[in-house]
Amino acid sequence: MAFATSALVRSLSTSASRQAAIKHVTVIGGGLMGTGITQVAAQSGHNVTMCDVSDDIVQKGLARIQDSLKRVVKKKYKDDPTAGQKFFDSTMENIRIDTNVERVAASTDLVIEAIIENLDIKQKLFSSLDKVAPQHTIFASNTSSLPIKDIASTCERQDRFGGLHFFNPVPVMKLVEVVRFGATSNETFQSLTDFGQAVGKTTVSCKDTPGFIVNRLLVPYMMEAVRMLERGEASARDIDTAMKLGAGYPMGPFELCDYVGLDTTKFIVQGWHELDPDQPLFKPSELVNKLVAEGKLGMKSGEGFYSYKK
Ligand SMILES: C[C@H](O)CC(=O)SCCNC(=O)CCNC(=O)[C@H](O)C(C)(C)COP(=O)(O)OP(=O)(O)OC[C@H]1O[C@@H](n2cnc3c(N)ncnc32)[C@H](O)[C@@H]1OP(=O)(O)O
Ligand SMILES: NC(=O)c1ccc[n+]([C@@H]2O[C@H](COP(=O)([O-])OP(=O)(O)OC[C@H]3O[C@@H](n4cnc5c(N)ncnc54)[C@H](O)[C@@H]3O)[C@@H](O)[C@H]2O)c1
Repeated sequence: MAFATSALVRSLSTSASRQAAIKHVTVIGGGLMGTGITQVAAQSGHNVTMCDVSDDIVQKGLARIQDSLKRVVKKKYKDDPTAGQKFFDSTMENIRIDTNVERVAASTDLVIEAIIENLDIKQKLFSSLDKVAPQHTIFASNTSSLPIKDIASTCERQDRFGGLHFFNPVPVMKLVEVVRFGATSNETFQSLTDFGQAVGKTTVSCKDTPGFIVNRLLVPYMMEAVRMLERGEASARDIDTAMKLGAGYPMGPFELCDYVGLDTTKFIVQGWHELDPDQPLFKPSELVNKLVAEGKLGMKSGEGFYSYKK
């Protein structure tokens, strides 16, 4: 028993010292995912700087965080509005916004990238950050589908690179996939796992395979629903109703495509198709490509398979 207790204390203090190392987090991308990751990191006491390409975007991102945080406060502090206001204020005090990623990364412990799902752009970003970030800084990508190994390939710090895959909406979804590739060190993997747990999520680990666990199963399902629609077998509304009421999913596949973003869905499928052109599950959809070309990206643009215009 004494051994078990001292082992527990040792393991807690090791874990605490690893977590203590990650005090300042830089989140790059102030869109759907970047705002959610910023929020949960700030809620759990980290100092976070959220970066994007323009003032307008980071300001809009900040407003989205405030709206989402109000929902969390309403639920968590329904009987104690004073404590709720304190939680709201202290969380917002932990957040900074910026448009100069190099400046921010020069003094950060962890960079989490949540920008557009494009390998070239992600590689360029990390390559420039690698030159300015301190030695100890860990880099992580929130990519949905791209190999972490490829994103890391332009960086020297291969051992301090991994995947941290959050789910949308980040404040609500309880999972983070922690992804390691061949070069990711055990310390980095452990720090990323500790960080995922420190922000209140359950972590699962996964090798660097296309789509990790969730998307490798979920995206082919969503695309199969789109192919059913394209074949004229059922309407989007009926397929959604069927999967919600018949399979117990909180959203039907078309609602989920709109929620994730049709651009992101398209990039995921396109990337996998290029890796494995003979795999029918990864076949791109003309309908999704058409909607994206028309600027119908789902909820975030006001229209996708459904219209969200008020
Ligand atoms: C592609 C990527 O790589 C990977 C992915 O992310 S795949 C996508 C994964 N996500 C999913 O599958 C989401 C599926 N959908 C759902 O779970 C639910 O529809 C949903 C949680 C989004 C919304 O739930 P729903 O009951 O329809 O709506 P709503 O009542 O507004 O929200 C439920 C609760 O979540 C809270 N909530 C919803 N969105 C929120 C947000 N952005 N911030 C804070 N709280 C939020 C609400 O306040 C509400 O709290 P309550 O239960 O105390 O009232
Ligand atoms: N949407 C989802 O459900 C979901 C879930 C998990 C993971 N992801 C992944 O997270 C990432 C972001 O997805 P999202 O849905 O938040 O996209 P989004 O389109 O909502 O936001 C992306 C943001 O990145 C910004 N950006 C683009 N290039 C940049 C750069 N060089 N520097 C700084 N900011 C830049 C854009 O201005 C935009 O605000 C993608 O890799 C996506 O695959 C998405």
